[in-house]
Amino acid sequence: MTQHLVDSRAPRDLTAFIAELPKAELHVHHVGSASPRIVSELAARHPDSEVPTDPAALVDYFTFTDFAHFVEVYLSVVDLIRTPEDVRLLTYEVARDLARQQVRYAELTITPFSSTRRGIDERAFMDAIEDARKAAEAEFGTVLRWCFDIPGEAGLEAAEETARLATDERLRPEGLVSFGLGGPEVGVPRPQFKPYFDRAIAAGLHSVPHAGETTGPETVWDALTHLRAERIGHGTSSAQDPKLLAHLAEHRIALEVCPTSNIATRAVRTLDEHPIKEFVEAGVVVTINSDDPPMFGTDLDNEYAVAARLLGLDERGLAELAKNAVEVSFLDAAGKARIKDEIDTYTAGWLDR
Ligand SMILES: Nc1ncnc2c1ncn2[C@@H]1O[C@H](CCC(=O)c2cccc(C(=O)O)c2)[C@@H](O)[C@H]1O
Ligand SMILES: [Zn+2]
Repeated sequence: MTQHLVDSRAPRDLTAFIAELPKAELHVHHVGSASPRIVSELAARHPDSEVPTDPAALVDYFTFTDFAHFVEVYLSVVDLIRTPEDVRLLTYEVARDLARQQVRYAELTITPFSSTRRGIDERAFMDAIEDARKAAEAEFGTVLRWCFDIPGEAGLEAAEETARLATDERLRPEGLVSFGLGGPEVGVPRPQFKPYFDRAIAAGLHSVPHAGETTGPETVWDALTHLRAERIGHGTSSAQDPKLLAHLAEHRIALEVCPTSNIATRAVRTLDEHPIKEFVEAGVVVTINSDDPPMFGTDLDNEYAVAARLLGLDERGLAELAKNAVEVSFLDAAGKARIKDEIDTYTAGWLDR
């Protein structure tokens, strides 16, 4: 896994620029953000778990043969989160890791079904994430928002539960802005989730399903048509369909691109074959994200370095990418303006040195 990080490193001066660049992260999973430090702490609380605690062993454990293997390992980490205090710790510590990378705003994808079906009380779950969100904003200055996603493979029972948790006025957390769909795509057609997305959208949530990560462009069309997607998680296979690319560009439907993830799950063979450049050339709004960073041996800074290399970007180009993410985020207009100004001021100062 660390190989991705070493091979993709941008020139040294760009790496330093990226490290301090204010950023927004739009596609990062809650459990998938558990760093070796957080995993060790959780595993110490629950010593019967099969997840290794030694960071070196974790690198091997987080080496995937394919997407199905990734989900299997992912669920073993989900099994480490058993109490509301585990949920709070994970959320708060993930925010600390984001803040270290100058992430000012993040939409964290949370799968509440995975926790409630494992017996965590739903009210206590919501309180735990909200408590961590408020503490993180006050202490680290990072604003968190939530995307609740349906784990597609878990079936319509999971869809129903996720829609209920996202739309019940008594439960719905203040930080919730969007509704998603994750997990495997093969054998999990998107149209069946339409009624659940309809309910979420009617309740004021934005639609951001994963699509075209592990199946073809028809899945992206399904996400647009049936789930009324406003952004697409990955959308990698869109590159195979010029009409789809034109549609995404025309309607400013952004792709949440996570390059290293696509290699780690074997969705794309090598970074050099990643279609990110085709997206940009077709005029599609591209955002750079990290997905499940410790599991993929990456972080958001490294994903920006990868993008700089694949797209041939300089500091200004990287600043534009960072502003894309802010622009298509679900933050309010004043919040967007503040972060974009900060990006501009930082970039101008850097180039004037
Ligand atoms: N790159 C990714 N692409 C897609 N998804 C990704 C990605 N990274 C992380 N995920 C997450 O994986 C979960 C998968 C969980 C799942 O399928 C499942 C199936 C059956 C039972 C249960 C359970 O909890 O009992 C869960 C999704 O909810 C999603 O949030
Ligand atoms: Zn994802």
